[in-house]
Amino acid sequence: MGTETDFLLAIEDLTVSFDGFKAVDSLNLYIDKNELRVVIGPNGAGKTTLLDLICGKTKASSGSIKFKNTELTKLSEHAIVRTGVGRKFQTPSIYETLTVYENLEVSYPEGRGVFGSLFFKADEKVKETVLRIAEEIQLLDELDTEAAVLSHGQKQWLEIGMLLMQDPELLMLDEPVAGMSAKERDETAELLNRICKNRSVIVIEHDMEFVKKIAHKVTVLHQGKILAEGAMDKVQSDEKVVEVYLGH
Ligand SMILES: Nc1ncnc2c1ncn2[C@@H]1O[C@H](COP(=O)(O)OP(=O)(O)OP(=O)(O)O)[C@@H](O)[C@H]1O
Repeated sequence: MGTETDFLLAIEDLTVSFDGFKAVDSLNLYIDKNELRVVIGPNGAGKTTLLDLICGKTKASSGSIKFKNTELTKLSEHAIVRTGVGRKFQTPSIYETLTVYENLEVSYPEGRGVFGSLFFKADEKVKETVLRIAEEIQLLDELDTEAAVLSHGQKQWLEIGMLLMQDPELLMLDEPVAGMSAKERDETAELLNRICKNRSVIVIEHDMEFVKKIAHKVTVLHQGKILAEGAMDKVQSDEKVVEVYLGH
């Protein structure tokens, strides 16, 4: 039994040990609805492990992760996806030989059966969704393009689009602008600012110029614990943060 929370995501006392080493250590983290949170911190701080814990890829040693008041630590990865959590990994997992349209289409969640015999309606709904998402990720002009020939940035956007097809209420992105050009970074910032209008987003990122453009709040992790948290300018001028991370 726990108390009900208004936070979309409420993480309390979360710990994971690998052979006695605590990669995440008694962590408390609260994410609002429609919040875009950026998690920063030095290498090995536990950032990726935190996302692994939320999406169920890694099991917690102790503590609680409540998403819409549902306890996630007891659920399988698939069950967690079905509650509305989407995760993008650093390496894209798009289908290179399929077109942009097809990549989005195959990402439409299962359960088209709910339309019963109205297959035509179901197909229309899928098409409508594909077009809406393609526009959001700025690939409307590339619908028939084979994914293999897209630019690096476009591939990353396509993968974000594939996640958006499932309409997750929480989207988690691990270093989304790594390897992108300056222009692609700007466009990705705009994309994320649009996306978080109707969902929450957690981004792990090292590029501080990019972080400034997107973060509502920043959480600084260090040795599995929160070193600082708050608005970007406050965190940036925090002496502890400068010492362990930004000063390097
Ligand atoms: N499955 C695992 N088994 C053992 N140790 C692990 C495992 N996963 C992560 N770790 C360790 O936990 C620590 C935190 O790793 P994590 O990848 O979460 O850091 P990070 O903040 O994402 O770093 P980076 O910025 O380099 O990606 C590291 O010391 C790592 O070696």
